Amino acid sequence: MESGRVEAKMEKKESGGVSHLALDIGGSLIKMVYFPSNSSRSIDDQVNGSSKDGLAASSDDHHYSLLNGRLHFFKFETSKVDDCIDFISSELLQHRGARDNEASISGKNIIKATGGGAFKFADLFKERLGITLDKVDEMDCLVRGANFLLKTVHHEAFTYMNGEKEYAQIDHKDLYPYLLVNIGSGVSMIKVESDSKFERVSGTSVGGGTFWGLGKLLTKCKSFDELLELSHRGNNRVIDMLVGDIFGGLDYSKIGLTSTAIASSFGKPISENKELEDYRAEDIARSLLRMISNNIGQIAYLNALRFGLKRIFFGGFFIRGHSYTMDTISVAVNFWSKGDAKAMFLRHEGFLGALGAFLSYEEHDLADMAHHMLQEFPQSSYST
Ligand SMILES: Nc1ncnc2c1ncn2[C@@H]1O[C@H](COP(=O)(O)OP(=O)(O)O)[C@@H](O)[C@H]1O
Ligand SMILES: CC(C)(COP(=O)(O)O)[C@@H](O)C(=O)NCCC(=O)O
Repeated sequence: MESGRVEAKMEKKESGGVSHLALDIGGSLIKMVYFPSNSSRSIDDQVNGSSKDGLAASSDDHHYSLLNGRLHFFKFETSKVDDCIDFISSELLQHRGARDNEASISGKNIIKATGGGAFKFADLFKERLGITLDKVDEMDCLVRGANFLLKTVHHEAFTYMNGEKEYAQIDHKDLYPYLLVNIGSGVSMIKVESDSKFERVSGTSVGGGTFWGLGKLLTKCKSFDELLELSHRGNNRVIDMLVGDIFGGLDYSKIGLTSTAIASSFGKPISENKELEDYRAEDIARSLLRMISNNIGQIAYLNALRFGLKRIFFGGFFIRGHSYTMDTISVAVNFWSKGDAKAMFLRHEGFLGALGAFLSYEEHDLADMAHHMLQEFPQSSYST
């Protein structure tokens, strides 16, 4: 019996295990947030610093973690869902019943899960781990995660312009309304009006999956990080058709376009007798990143304008704290709004949904616990 396999693993080790675990299984990545049950110290001990070395990064590039019993954040590629299941099985499902709150996972074998994969992989989790995925709506989770972070984590949101990061002071009483733009595989835009009132007002299929998918085909990169790294070194002007290319080096000042503005993304090759191989992968990656970031920034602004929203928060793993991505989005919002609207980014960008699912466990102390942990270690998802 499959669940027997889980029991065997649970009994394998004397320590370890997990009390609350939540998953966000998206089109590209599985995000996991959990609280390990192997810390015997109280939350106060942890927060008040009995272990200041607790913030630690794993050398494994697909996870970030806060060690010593604090909130752990991991990610896996969705195409490697078996790795995620193996990880839960071998690392987390241990030590049955030592503490009451372990019932959430090891007793009842139910975990909160959001994202399309909570539906797609429900049978697989049941079959391989004996675990039932308790599905929580993706938009609910994104909003819950974002509201929680913006209200409780000091320096969660920041602006980014010309390489300068500036932390935003968010007045809790003045948080709403705002536009939440989650750039995952695709993009969702959600107008958030209060803790419980929100509406998904728009979206676009040209998102992080488009960047990674097209980038993989055009540059033969083997990983997302490699593609981002390439884009660092590229020059988009080799690929994009600029206003100056069309106007013989001149600005089109009557409509506010400088000669260096992009007139047509990826437009340059149409007038050059070159093959794909004649272009540098770096330049292609740069143009692609710019095209997609700029487009999302523009659509986000138009939606903010539609509803009179001044603040736009961008989340999702597409961003990856990458300076060029954030700069491009900020410039787009600034340009189209004539400086009226602001793009802001979140330190826990990719974990909004997973955190929202984690917070949907109906235990009051869970939000407090997460609050303390993230207050003390807000850098958690940026430690690698
Ligand atoms: N290690 C990675 N592997 C694949 N995609 C990544 C990685 N890091 C960042 N990304 C980007 O993040 C996007 C997924 O973001 P995410 O918020 O996790 O969305 P989803 O819920 O759709 O998986 C990918 O489409 C890609 O653009
Ligand atoms: C369908 C989705 C909500 C799934 O979320 P994801 O896995 O991309 O994070 C998202 O991909 C999306 O909003 N796509 C854009 C679809 C559209 O509005 O055209």
